[in-house]
Amino acid sequence: MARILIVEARFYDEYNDLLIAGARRVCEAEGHSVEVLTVPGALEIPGAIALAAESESYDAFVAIGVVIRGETYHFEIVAGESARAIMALTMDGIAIGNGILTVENDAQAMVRADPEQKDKGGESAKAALALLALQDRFAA
Ligand SMILES: Nc1c(NC[C@H](O)[C@H](O)[C@H](O)CO)[nH]c(=O)[nH]c1=O
Ligand SMILES: CC(=O)[C@@H](O)COP(=O)(O)O
Repeated sequence: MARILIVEARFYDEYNDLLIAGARRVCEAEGHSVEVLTVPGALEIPGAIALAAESESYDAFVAIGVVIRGETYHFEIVAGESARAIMALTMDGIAIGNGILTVENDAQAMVRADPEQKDKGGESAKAALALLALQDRFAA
């Protein structure tokens, strides 16, 4: 059994609930434990994962959030920098699946958050578990 930490940026409750449900479904179907940690926004997710990873209390992480484009350049910063920082953590050997939606509008968010549609929460959990399996394979 692996210990999975979902780190969510709770900007949009409805979408996050769906994304987390999808991620939980995947992890619990394989018998893994799941905890959820909430941070203010997507830009805080990488730092929270880094801190949690240092505690050595978790085996893999799923980043969950929704970034919807507004009027300013801030979308590019939040979307791009959260993804870049998460990628940097994975390159340091931390198993992370990135389930942060970066979309243009609510309709796009719903389709991707819904576990019965594109299920990006479940897909990001699968990615985290895949990296964890690689850790086990290469550590052996
Ligand atoms: N606009 C969205 C944000 N913005 C907040 C930032 O992520 C960050 O919390 C703030 O800049 C303070 O450091 N976050 C989201 O997750 N989604 C958004 O749509
Ligand atoms: C993704 C964002 O930062 C967005 O929610 C903020 O909207 P705005 O660019 O109109 O301030």
